[in-house]
Amino acid sequence: MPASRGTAEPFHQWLDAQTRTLWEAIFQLPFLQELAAGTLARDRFAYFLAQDVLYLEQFAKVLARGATLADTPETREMFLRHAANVARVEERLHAELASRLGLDWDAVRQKEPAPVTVAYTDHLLRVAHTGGLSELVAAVLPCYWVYARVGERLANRLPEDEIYRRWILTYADRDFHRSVDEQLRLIDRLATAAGSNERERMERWFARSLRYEWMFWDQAYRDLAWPV
Ligand SMILES: Cc1ncc(CO)c(N)n1
Repeated sequence: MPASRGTAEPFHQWLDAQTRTLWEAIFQLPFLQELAAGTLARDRFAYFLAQDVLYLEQFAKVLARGATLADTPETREMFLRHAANVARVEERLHAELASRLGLDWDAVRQKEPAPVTVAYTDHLLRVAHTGGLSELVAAVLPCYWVYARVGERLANRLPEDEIYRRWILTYADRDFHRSVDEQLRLIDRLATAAGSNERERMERWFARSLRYEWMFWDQAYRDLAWPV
């Protein structure tokens, strides 16, 4: 995939166009199809929820690193706010859903991270600690964008199931979508100033995170465990 693009097109639109097949694969995931229909087995959702708690701990640290690398006061404030929202919105959602599922919260938090959880969070942490701000933003963008698009789609026809409904509505929420728009504007601004090598790395980390988003739901659906 060449990292060239039309002059007028915002970078995020170009990224989107380069990764259509990955997006389509995500929307077709059995995990999401069954979640939307309300038929997803509880143990598959519980697996996802427990792994997502571990994921969010690392994700918040990556956003805090974004604040450290920020090039303007507005960008620093945005990352600090987003990192705080992970605790305020998502970790609270997970605690509530875990309790509704009858899961022991302390046991959930002490679970060992599964293979894809490790791979995905290690990827994010590596980019956050070896790359510049533009690379960090490219790596975290799928975390925002995938959940926003999934939330939007699934909110069109909500399942009866209260737990799945609550999860979907969190990601269909206006506040969450405003955060996504902030990241989209930021990546467009940073890409404008980036050279072609930097833009190539941005595209690579973006596509890699998208693949990991697919794999994260897939590992829950397949109940993936460490083989040895
Ligand atoms: C794996 C994953 N990606 C993105 C989000 C949204 O922040 C989430 N909760 N979990």
